[in-house]
Amino acid sequence: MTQPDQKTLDEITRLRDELDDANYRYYVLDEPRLTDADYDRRLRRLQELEAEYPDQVTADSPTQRVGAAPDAGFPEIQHAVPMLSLDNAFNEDELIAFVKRVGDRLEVDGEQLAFCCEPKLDGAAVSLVYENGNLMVGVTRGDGRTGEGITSNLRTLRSIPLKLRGKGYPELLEVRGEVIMSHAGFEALNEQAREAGGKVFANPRNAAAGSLRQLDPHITATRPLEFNAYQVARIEPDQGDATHSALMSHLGEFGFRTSGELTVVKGSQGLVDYCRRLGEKRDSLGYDIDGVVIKVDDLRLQRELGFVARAPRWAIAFKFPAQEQTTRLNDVEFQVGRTGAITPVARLEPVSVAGVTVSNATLHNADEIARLGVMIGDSVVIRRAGDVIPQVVRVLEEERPADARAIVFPERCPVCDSEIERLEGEAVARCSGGLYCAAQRKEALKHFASRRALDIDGLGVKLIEQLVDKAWVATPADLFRLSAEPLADLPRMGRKSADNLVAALDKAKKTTLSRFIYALGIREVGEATATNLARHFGTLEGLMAAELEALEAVDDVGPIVAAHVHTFFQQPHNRETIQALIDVGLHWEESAVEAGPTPLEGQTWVLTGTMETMTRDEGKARLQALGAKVAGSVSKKTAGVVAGPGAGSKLAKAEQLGVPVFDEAQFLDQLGRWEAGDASALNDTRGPNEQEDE
Ligand SMILES: NC(=O)c1ccc[n+]([C@@H]2O[C@H](COP(=O)([O-])OP(=O)(O)OC[C@H]3O[C@@H](n4cnc5c(N)ncnc54)[C@H](O)[C@@H]3O)[C@@H](O)[C@H]2O)c1
Ligand SMILES: [Zn+2]
Repeated sequence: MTQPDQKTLDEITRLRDELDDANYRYYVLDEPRLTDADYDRRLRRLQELEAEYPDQVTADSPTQRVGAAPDAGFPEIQHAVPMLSLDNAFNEDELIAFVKRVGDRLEVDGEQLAFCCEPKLDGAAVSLVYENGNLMVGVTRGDGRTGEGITSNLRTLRSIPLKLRGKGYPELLEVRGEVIMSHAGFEALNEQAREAGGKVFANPRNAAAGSLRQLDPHITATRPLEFNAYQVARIEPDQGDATHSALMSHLGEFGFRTSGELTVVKGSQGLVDYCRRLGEKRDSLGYDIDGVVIKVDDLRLQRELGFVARAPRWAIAFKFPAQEQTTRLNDVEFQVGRTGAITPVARLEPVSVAGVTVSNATLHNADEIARLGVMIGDSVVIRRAGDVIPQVVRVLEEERPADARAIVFPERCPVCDSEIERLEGEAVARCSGGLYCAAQRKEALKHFASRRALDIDGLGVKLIEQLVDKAWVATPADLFRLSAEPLADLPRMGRKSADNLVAALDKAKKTTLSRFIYALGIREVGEATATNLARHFGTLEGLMAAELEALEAVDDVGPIVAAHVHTFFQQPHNRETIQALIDVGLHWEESAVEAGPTPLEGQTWVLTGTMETMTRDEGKARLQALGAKVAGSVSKKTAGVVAGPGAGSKLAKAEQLGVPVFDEAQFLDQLGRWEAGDASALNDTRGPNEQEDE
C-alpha cells in the first residue's frame, strides 16, 4: 500500500486539528468560526485523503466521529441507540449513486425503491424518551453515544408533549427530532439582544442549540424554540408500522409535530424532483433548512442496510448551497429610511449565497458596527436566509489588510444635510429633516403607494424617485394632482402608461380605513395594527381624537405604539396631509360601530352530525363571524369539533387525536360567551400541544 509523503501527512494533521477545533466551537460553544461550507470542504478533503491512505484512518479522526463530547454543566446520558450523523450528497449525481448503492446492497433495482424525503431542519438534534406516555428524559446528541441531559429545558417547549396524546400509546417510545428557531423568532431574539447588549447569535441553529443548553430552564422557556420529530429510535411494543412514513404519521397522533413537507417518492428521479422542488421553496419556509434528508422508507430494508461508523447506510442528506459565505467589505453607505432612520449598508464584493448574488448587507446601526468590530476592507462572513435582508455575522480579524479603514458614522444626513440625532436609549440614529429630507419623502411615498397600502398600480419605486427629484410631488396628495401630459414625457413612460397611471390613481382613491391608516406610515403601525385600529375605532375621526388610554385598549397596541399614534395625529403637518388627501377625493366606507370580536381567528373548526336548535349553516356562519375557519375534515390542527347525534368517523378521529369535542348545548354556551367578547373561554379549548403554525 502506498504511504503518504510528509506534506500529505502534515495536511492530514492540520485538517484534523482544524476540524476538532471547529467541532468544539460549533457544538460546545455555539460560536462557530468557520462557515459550514469551509467546514464541509475540509471534511471532504480529509475523507478523500483517508480513502486514499486507509492506513491513516484513526478511530478519533473527525471523519469517524459525530458532534462533540458533552459539556460538564449537564448530566451525561448514554443513548440506548446511538445518534448518528448523515452522509452527504452535494449534487444530483451523488443522489443517483446513493440509489444505486442501496439497490446493489439489497440486490434489488434501486430505482424501484420508495424513499421518504423530508427537509433537513437546521437546528439541534435531541432525543426524547417516553415511558407509559410520559416524558422521562430529553438528551442532546453529544458525541452520538453520550449526550447532555437537558430534560428540564426541553420540558419548556410547547411543541414537546409532556404526555402523549390519545389512547393506545406504546409503553416505551424514544423519539428523535430537531429543535429549531424560526427566522422570525431568531430576528426578534437578536434584536432584543442587540438592544440589551446581550449575546447575539450568528444563525438560528446556534441560537437554538445555545438556548437549549442554558443552565437555567427559565431562560430556555423565553426562547422561541420548536421541536419537530423525524425519527423513532425505539418503540415497544412494536405498533406494526412497516414504513418510516407510517411511523411519522403515527407520531402526529401521539401529539408530535412532523414535517408538512414529508413525501414518499420512487427512485432517483423522484429524489431529484423533490430536492429541486424543496430548493425552490426554501426561501419561503420561514425557518432554516440546509438540505433534504432522504431515507429508505421500508423499515425492514433499513434494518437490513444497517450502519457504518458515523452514519446509517439507508439515509443520505442532500445539501443545499450554504447560507453563509465569506466576502470582502468594500465600503459602507448610509441610507435614510422613511422615518429618517440611518442604516449603514455594507457594500460587498458580490458573492453567491444560497443561490443568489449578494452585494449588499445590513449593518443595522452604530452599536452593531462596534459589536462586530468591522472595518472597511475586512473579510466578513455574511448570511442570507429566506426573505430576511442579508446580514454581516462576523469578521475574520486575522485576515484584516493593513489598509483597513474605520467606519465613520456621519453627523449630518447624507441626503439633506440636516443634523443626525440619536435619542437617549435608542440604538437608531435619525435624520432630523423630516419631510424636508428628500430621502424620507421618497420612502414615505413608496410606502404610501405600496401594495398593502394604497396599492397604486404602475407607481413604482423609480418613478417616485423621479417625481420627487423633479419636485412634481412632495406629499401624498400631490400624487392625485398629477395629470397625464407631463407624465407622458418622462423617460420610459409614454402616453398609454401615463393614462394608465392616472386611472390607477383615481381607482386608488376608493380605499379602506385600515389601508389608509397603514399608508400614513405611522411609526410601528404595521398592517395588522392598522387593521386593529380601524376595527376598534371604526372612523378616522374617532381614531384621530383618541387619547392614549383609548389607544392602549386596542388589541396589540402597547404604550409605545399608542404614543407613536397619538403623537402622529397631534402634529399639525400630519393633520394637513390627511385633510389634503380627503380634499383630493380619498374615501372609504366608515362604520360607526366597532366590528365584533374575532377570538377564533386562526382556528379551524369542524361541525358534524345533526343539530337541533340551529342548522349546520347557522353554526358555521356564527363560527366564521368569530374569525374561525370551518373545515370538512378533522386533523391534529383542528381547534374543536361540534358533534351532534349521528356523528361518525369525524368524531372518532377527533377523540383519537385528542381534539376537544362539544355537544350542541356546550357549543351554544361557548358561542354566547365568545360573542360577548369573553376570549378567556377559548383557552380552555386548546390542548397543551395545540400551537399555531408559523
Ligand atoms: N461551521 C463549523 O465550524 C461547523 C462545525 C461542525 C459542524 N458544522 C456543520 O454541521 C454539519 C455536520 O453536522 P452533523 O454531524 O450534525 O451532520 P448533519 O447536520 O449534516 O446531519 C445529521 C443531522 O441532521 C439533522 N436532521 C435534520 N433533519 C433531519 C431529518 N428529517 N431526519 C434526520 N436527521 C435530520 C439531525 O440533527 C442529525 O443529527 C457539517 O456539514 C457542517 O455543515 C459546522
Ligand atoms: Zn435627511
